[in-house]
Amino acid sequence: MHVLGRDGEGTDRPTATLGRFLARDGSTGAPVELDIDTPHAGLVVGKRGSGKSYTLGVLAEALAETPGVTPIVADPMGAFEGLIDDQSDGSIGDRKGNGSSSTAEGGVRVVSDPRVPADALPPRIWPELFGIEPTSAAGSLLWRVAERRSTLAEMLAAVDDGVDQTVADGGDQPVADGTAPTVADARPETRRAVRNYLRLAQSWGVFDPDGLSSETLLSADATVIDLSGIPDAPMGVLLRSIATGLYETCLAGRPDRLPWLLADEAHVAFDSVAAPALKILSTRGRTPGVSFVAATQRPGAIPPVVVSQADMIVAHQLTAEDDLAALSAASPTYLAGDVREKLPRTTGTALVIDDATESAHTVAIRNRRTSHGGGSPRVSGSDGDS
Ligand SMILES: Nc1ncnc2c1ncn2[C@@H]1O[C@H](COP(=O)(O)OP(=O)(O)OP(=O)(O)O)[C@@H](O)[C@H]1O
Repeated sequence: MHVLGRDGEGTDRPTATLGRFLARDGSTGAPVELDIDTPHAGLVVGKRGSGKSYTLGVLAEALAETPGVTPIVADPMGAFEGLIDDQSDGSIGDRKGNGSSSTAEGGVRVVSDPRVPADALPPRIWPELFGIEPTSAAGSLLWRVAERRSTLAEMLAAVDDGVDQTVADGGDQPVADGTAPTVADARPETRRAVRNYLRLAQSWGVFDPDGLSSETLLSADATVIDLSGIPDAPMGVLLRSIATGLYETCLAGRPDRLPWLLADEAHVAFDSVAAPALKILSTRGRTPGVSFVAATQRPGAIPPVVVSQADMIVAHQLTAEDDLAALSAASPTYLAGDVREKLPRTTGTALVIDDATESAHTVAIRNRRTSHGGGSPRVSGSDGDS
């Protein structure tokens, strides 16, 4: 058995079947297995329609079926709901809310309305969330309010009431010259600005004191977090909170299931407040047991350290020069020649670059067992095409 991602044999350790080796003449060979016994940092790249989400789904299916691990799929395109179709007995999905109320052990869960507690976001991140300087009057006030209040409702009330003596106790944020020491002392326009920012945050509908916890996520066989329709800023909030929560939970003690965070369209997340948390998972997540797999059509738009730290790269077809350059720059020396010439040209095939065995193979990705929700809509074949 060929297992990528581990350097020794051992048939009794869990693997995920990725597909079959693909020869130059197009014939398929032996099955290709990926190690899922130990934590990994992976990267799935490819241009639009090359099969990234499908490949991520293949991995998620295998993880969902394996005791001791649990995939948590961040799904910005709503392409992974099909995972719930045929997994387990298919009856355990929690499609209703933030998942926090579900205490069901096991099962595949789709969280269609993800929310997280406001205090999962560190106070210093609040100004960044709205693109304002933490040392500006509004940024400083926002930081202070977030530092002293744990829910969005409490933060809004503090600004609305304008009375918040506790903020005068100080915090660790930089304070601009002339910044008011309390909410009550803040200029009306500063309070108005902060109130508007907080109301915008409220309108996103992603904050809830009883929002998703890592315990809830770790109790399922698999979780799909449906992020479709959620703007980039709140999507970043959700991913940051989830990534940090999983990392900290694993640091505090090994959970029964080790989490695999699978993030589709990851270049969007890396352009949000989630970026530092995802970088930590890429670089340090394996030690406490958190695996992270980022899928992106734009490897050139994600931090180079995330590409270079990946111990497993599944590369589908790529054509944009900066994306090819990013992949080439991170390509290991054992990949003789230029990665560009080795990339497959058909959907559903990939070059798998594996650090553990220091090898690269062309692989025909296996068919999904559950339905795949990706792919572009077509006019032909629709009801209107008659
Ligand atoms: N291994 C495969 N076997 C069969 N069909 C596949 C395979 N990989 C991809 N496809 C099909 O190709 C189409 C595109 O795949 P997918 O949605 O995974 O692309 P993508 O790279 O994620 O695209 P995007 O960047 O637009 O999200 C889909 O219709 C999918 O069903």
